[in-house]
Amino acid sequence: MSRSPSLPERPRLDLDPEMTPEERLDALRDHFEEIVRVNEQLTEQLDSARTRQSDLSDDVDQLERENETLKTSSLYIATAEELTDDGVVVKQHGNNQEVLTEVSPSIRDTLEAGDRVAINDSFSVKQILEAETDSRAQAMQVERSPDVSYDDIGGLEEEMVEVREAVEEPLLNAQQFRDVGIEPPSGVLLHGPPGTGKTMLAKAVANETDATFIKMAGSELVRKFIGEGARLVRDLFELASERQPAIIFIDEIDAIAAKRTESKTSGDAEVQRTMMQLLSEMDGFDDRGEIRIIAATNRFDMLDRAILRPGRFDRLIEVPNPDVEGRERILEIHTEDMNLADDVDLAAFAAETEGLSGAEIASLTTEAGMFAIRDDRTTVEQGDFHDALDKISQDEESGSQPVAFA
Ligand SMILES: Nc1ncnc2c1ncn2[C@@H]1O[C@H](COP(=O)(O)OP(=O)(O)OP(=O)(O)O)[C@@H](O)[C@H]1O
Repeated sequence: MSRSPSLPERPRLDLDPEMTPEERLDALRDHFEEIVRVNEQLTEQLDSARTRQSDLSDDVDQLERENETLKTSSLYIATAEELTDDGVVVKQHGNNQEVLTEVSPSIRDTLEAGDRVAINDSFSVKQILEAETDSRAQAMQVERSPDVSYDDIGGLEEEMVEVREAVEEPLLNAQQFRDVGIEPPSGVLLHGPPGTGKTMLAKAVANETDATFIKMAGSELVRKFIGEGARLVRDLFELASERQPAIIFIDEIDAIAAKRTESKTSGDAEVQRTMMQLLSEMDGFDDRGEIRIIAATNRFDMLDRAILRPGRFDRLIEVPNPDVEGRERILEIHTEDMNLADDVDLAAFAAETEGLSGAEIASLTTEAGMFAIRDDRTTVEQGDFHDALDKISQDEESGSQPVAFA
């Protein structure tokens, strides 16, 4: 580090009592000039110290940001293979790369060979992970026969018929398919804008077939569990097999099944491995019994066509934003438990909500209720719905989030 220049000496005034008045005056003049010079020098130093201080505080800000990013950035999963005097040998999951790395004494004290650990970009061990089941539990949401029924879904009549035919029938009437001698579709892909009821459809089928609903989000798989994606996909199918009848719901499948890009970053390789595992699980799927797969995406255009081949996601069902009847039905469903004033005309209001998704309509009804509460009323009036619509449009314009879904 460069040392800052030392401060100039404070000028001293030495007046000899023997001096003549002229000599004293000269000495005082010299002293004054010296003080002015030192003052200029100090001002200059102060200016450059201020510039330096501002540069340094920029550096601090930058470092703080980097530190924040490092703290929040993804960690990679690895196994501690061997503890040596020189460090720890870790083997990264996914690519099986082995490296000798350092570990802080506090972690080293509790670390044992065989432990699963999280490592950062420079392979340094950041934490020891809990038992194997941890990431499995975190990555998957398991519900025994979820409590969503077809009646809770508004406006997707045709889509519902298709989903039921492709998923429900093979689960409930497997024998019929065998008798006719055809393979039921392996997987169904629901695609359409966000918040249109894709998850609801999958849950309702699981409910109707009394199946376990196992949900996994594609984005989480590759973002949160780097190095674990392929293993988690394997686990997912294994779990479904243990809990059959089961419906595997893979949300945001585009995160693991996007078109291949030219870039060869480790992240891409991880995504590739996860997708290959998914494809191989689906290909070996025939004799797995009562398991069906439903995937969903808002980005159909991004999907790698490999997953749409026969025997994989070969039933594509578009789930669009609701039309006016659909919107009316969704309004009815979400206001069922609300205390509506006599002036409320849901059909007329549905006509005013063109372009809104089911999720947006659901949040609109909650927002209308909030307006009634703010006004100290227990009944919700038509005006509240209009106010809610205005608010939601304004929120959208300003980019803020709508209220929580009902
Ligand atoms: N068709 C619908 N009928 C009734 N409610 C709906 C409908 N679509 C959406 N909703 C409401 O919006 C919420 C979110 O819907 P859901 O999670 O099924 O959408 P999604 O299509 O899976 O969304 P994303 O693509 O963002 O995951 C539901 O819990 C429900 O309250």
